[in-house]
Amino acid sequence: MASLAFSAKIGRCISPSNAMVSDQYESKRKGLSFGKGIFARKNDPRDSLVTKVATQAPTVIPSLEKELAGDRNHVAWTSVQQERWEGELVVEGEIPLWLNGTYLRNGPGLWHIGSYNFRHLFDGYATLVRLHFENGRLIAGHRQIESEAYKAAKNNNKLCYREFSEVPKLDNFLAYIGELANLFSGASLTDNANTGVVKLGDGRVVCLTETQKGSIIVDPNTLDTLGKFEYSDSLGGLIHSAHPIVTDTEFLTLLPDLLKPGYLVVRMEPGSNERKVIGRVDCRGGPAPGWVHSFPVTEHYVIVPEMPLRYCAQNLLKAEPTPLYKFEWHPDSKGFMHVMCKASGNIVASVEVPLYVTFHFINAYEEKDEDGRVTAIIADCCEHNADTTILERLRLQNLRAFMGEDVLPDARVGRFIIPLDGSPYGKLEAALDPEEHGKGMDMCSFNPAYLGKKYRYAYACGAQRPCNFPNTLTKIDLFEKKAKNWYEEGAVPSEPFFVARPGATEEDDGVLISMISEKNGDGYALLLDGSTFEEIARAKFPYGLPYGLHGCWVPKK
Ligand SMILES: CC(=O)/C=C/C=C(C)/C=C/C1=C(C)CCCC1(C)C
Ligand SMILES: CC(/C=C/C=O)=C\C=C\C=O
Ligand SMILES: [Fe+2]
Repeated sequence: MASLAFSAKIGRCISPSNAMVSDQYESKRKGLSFGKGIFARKNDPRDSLVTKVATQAPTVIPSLEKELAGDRNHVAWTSVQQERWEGELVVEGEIPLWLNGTYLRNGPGLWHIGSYNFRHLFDGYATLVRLHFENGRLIAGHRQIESEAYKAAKNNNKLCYREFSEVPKLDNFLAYIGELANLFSGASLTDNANTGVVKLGDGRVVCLTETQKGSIIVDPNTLDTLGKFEYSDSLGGLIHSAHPIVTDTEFLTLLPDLLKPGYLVVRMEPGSNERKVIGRVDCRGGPAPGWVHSFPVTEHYVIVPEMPLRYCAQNLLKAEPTPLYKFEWHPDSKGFMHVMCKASGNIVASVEVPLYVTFHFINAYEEKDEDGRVTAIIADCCEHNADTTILERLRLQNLRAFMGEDVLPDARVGRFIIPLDGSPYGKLEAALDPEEHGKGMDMCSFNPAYLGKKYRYAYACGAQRPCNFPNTLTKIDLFEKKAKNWYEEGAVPSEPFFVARPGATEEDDGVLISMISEKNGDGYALLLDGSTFEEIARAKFPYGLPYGLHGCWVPKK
């Protein structure tokens, strides 16, 4: 990490390499909304304002539009301006009356401590946004998750835990030795649950990140942080997949083993905090397991990806971020896909596949012959053409510096075909021509009733170029190999989340929910029809929304 200089006057830490960006940001923030950045300084009389909840008309928070109009810092990459807000939104169009429940979206919405700006999109403190739909009305709100990492940063006005790319500054060599011990015990790792949010089969709602300690239970109605989700087993390890597969009957996840490279495949039942091991996959290549941000399942199998972008123990120890952060690209180690039987834990296939880079698997299913025998596994993902550049593109300075150049690396729907006949190789190909979705592809969803089953439609963010980040919503028809795209100039849409209409029989009968950060600094919630992919409603927030990652649906009881 860049060496930090502490300003004696206001007790903030600033990084010389970020100083210019910080200054720009501070001046942007002045006069906006409540006129301060969160953590700006202690004993500021305006501090009391940040925890006020507005339940009246949504105009209570001034919008950022004037200040940011024409500015190159898009509100999507600007920290949320207050800890919490709640209010009813005015709806344009019509919310279907069957849509009753709450959509929650989590993401890293606060990227600074005082005047110190974080580097990477994934570093930000978690902001949970809520859209509560009831009888055609929409109550919205957001709240910061009270992780230990966030509270410590607020109390000490400095970074206290290791985030995705940020590492706390240490005062001396002794502190460095202590820090090494803290790293091995996990004490210095963040619990900033900023990646996603899931509803367990027992109704508990848990925010997650890649560290196991960053599993935090929240109240879906008040967005209160209720406490840590403590895993009661003794499986240990410090990290897990950020995207468990969660259904009403189970919670499946992968625990990478950095010491003896491999993965534990584990399962947890609703009502329990105890994960039980289904089986173990040993890595076939490289010095460490591949990064498993997500993984897919079919009806009977868990698919364990072994990506050539691997965790790197040395990089974990470094104070300065390396080009690939806590990871390393090992093309020589090759890429693999392993298939484990969910019932027995046996590995039924382990194949070498072409090199690949993905954060997000979409879905997977079992391909059968005429006699109903499973011949292959099909697993789809948002694939970045085996190019790790996307991680660098997600640095905040790159996201904020968009000047109209077309710098978003190409991506596609990568389709793995994994034979189950003992062949040593699997295939990876584009499921459709990537031009259909502007060669941008990430942040995906599908109808959850089709989890693990042959499915036709995937929804994701695509690209209308030139752009530096996915800027469209796209509906992919995997049978016809066509896409329908939604685009609005300057908009940064978050992951389109599919909610099925109760009683639906068609796979695409439902709506997509997304939240849009606009070029003029505003933001709105958007509903698209799942079938036509046309807008059916939008509702403007009284303030611009920062970008967010993944969401979940909590149906009305
Ligand atoms: C927001 C997102 O998609 C990913 C967040 C990833 C995080 C916070 C990763 C954190 C990690 C550490 C703090 C140390 C151990 C490695 C690793 C899991 C990458
Ligand atoms: C936002 C993102 C990639 C966008 C690129 O096209 C990845 C997010 C990963 C974590 O959830
Ligand atoms: Fe993710």
